[in-house]
Amino acid sequence: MSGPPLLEARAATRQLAEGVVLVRDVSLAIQPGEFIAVTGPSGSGKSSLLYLLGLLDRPSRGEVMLEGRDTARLPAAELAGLRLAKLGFVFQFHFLLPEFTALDNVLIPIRRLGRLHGAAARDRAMGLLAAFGLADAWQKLPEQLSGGMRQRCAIARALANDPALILADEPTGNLDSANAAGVFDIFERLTREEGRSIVVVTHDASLARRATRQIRLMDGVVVSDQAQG
Ligand SMILES: Nc1ncnc2c1ncn2[C@@H]1O[C@H](COP(=O)(O)OP(=O)(O)OP(=O)(O)O)[C@@H](O)[C@H]1O
Repeated sequence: MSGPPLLEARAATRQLAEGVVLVRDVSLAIQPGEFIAVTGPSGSGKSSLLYLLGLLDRPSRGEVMLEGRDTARLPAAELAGLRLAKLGFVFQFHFLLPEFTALDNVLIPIRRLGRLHGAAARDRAMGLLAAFGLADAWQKLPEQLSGGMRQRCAIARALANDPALILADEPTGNLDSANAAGVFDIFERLTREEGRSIVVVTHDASLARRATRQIRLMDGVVVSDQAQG
């Protein structure tokens, strides 16, 4: 018998106090290895949905389940621990810590989780940097990296704790087309070869077509959710 989905939203609605609905009645399940693009016009609720799925925000109604557990029932500290261990985030702006080297930026979440220490933690971080073409840049500060390198460093950081699911909000929004395609090459590899799941918000229709499933939002509602070849 197969287990529960990795992540599941059940009739999740996110409403602001003033009655503004950001996301309405969204139900979807994410399985391991899925590469999901979330598309839709500006203001349609893509980021809001990603925050719900990333457990950065809570639904006003409905549930978000991680590996079959209702996340609303988890104490805040446990939720933060699960996010750190199971989820990785990539945003449009890299949000690397400017005063830390590329290596330290990847090491910080590893140390925070506390499963790996000393040389093992460092080896993991260096391995991730090397996998994304940053082996020689480990001592550099974010400002000394190119835009593409910074985003690859942010992806390395997102993978620091070996997450099952990566959530990316317009990760190519600041990149030229070659670097943008490079980020999607990485996402393809992470899903196909490593079995991770990725949910990526993108405005770019040609990049969205590279995902294995596309979810389209309009006014906070899922208007289509389709597998694509
Ligand atoms: N805290 C808030 N207060 C008021 N309105 C908000 C708030 N957060 C989001 N919104 C509104 O909710 C709607 C959905 O926003 P969201 O950022 O999720 O959309 P999006 O599809 O990601 O947009 P974009 O493509 O422009 O980034 C928008 O109309 C936005 O202006």
